[in-house]
Amino acid sequence: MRILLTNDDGVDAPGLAVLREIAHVLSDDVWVVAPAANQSGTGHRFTFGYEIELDERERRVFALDGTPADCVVAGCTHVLRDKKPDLVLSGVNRGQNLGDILHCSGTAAGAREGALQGAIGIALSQAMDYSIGHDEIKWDCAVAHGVETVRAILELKGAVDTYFNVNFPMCTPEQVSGIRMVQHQRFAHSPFELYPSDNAGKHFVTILETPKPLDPRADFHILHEENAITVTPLLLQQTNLELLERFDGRLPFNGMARGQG
Ligand SMILES: Nc1nc2c(ncn2[C@@H]2O[C@H](COP(=O)(O)O)[C@@H](O)[C@H]2O)c(=O)[nH]1
Repeated sequence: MRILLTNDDGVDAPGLAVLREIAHVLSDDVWVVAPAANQSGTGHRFTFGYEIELDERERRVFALDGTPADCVVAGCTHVLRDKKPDLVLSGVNRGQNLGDILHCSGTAAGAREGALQGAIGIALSQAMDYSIGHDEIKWDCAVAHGVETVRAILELKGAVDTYFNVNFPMCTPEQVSGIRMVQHQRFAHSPFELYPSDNAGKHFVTILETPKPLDPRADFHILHEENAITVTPLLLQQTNLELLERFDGRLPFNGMARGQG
């Protein structure tokens, strides 16, 4: 099985080293194309209109001065053009990626682009307490359970048009209660907000802390309250097919151009 690895914390990030350990248990055909610098929060952005440089750091390890989505495109259509990857793993992210926050996640975008390129795409994030900062993160659960979790997803049959978002809990590996397939937490309002900096007229975009109550069936609750590894199957097809079917794809139309009749 050919595996392409990427992330959004950057090619030198500790989480990518964890991911390489996981991938090398699964296969000996492992390649890395990862951003040269931190791209956290870039979502599925591509670097259109600017030259990007691909730098071969070591055998089968490349750094790209672009986004995670750029990296997966570079991996699938350039570095591995002779034989595209069967599996794209993105992460292991420094911090959880849950709920509607997923829309800004570069880690999720790496997996999503992998699925769009025809591979199985899996994003993996290691939960941490964001209030105490990135230096306190422990990778134990991702290290201990990463291989088993990816293998469990690879065993799923019929997961078409789908990519996966995996989060490892902050507990010890021994405390992990299981691998749970869950829905992502929808918020009543966007978790993103602008807040003023100390400099007049300047602001920051920030992520609001998680509104309560949490849906007991969703990723936030099951990861943090039940110490489970969460796996969320996400569709590439973003159309509300139920609504489309309900209205038979037709909207009222009287045929009169504006100003006529
Ligand atoms: N303060 C919080 N920050 C969060 C939370 N969930 C995610 N994040 C941040 O967003 C990025 C987006 O993901 P990435 O895959 O692009 O890195 C993530 O790394 C965190 O920095 C949260 O619940 N609270």
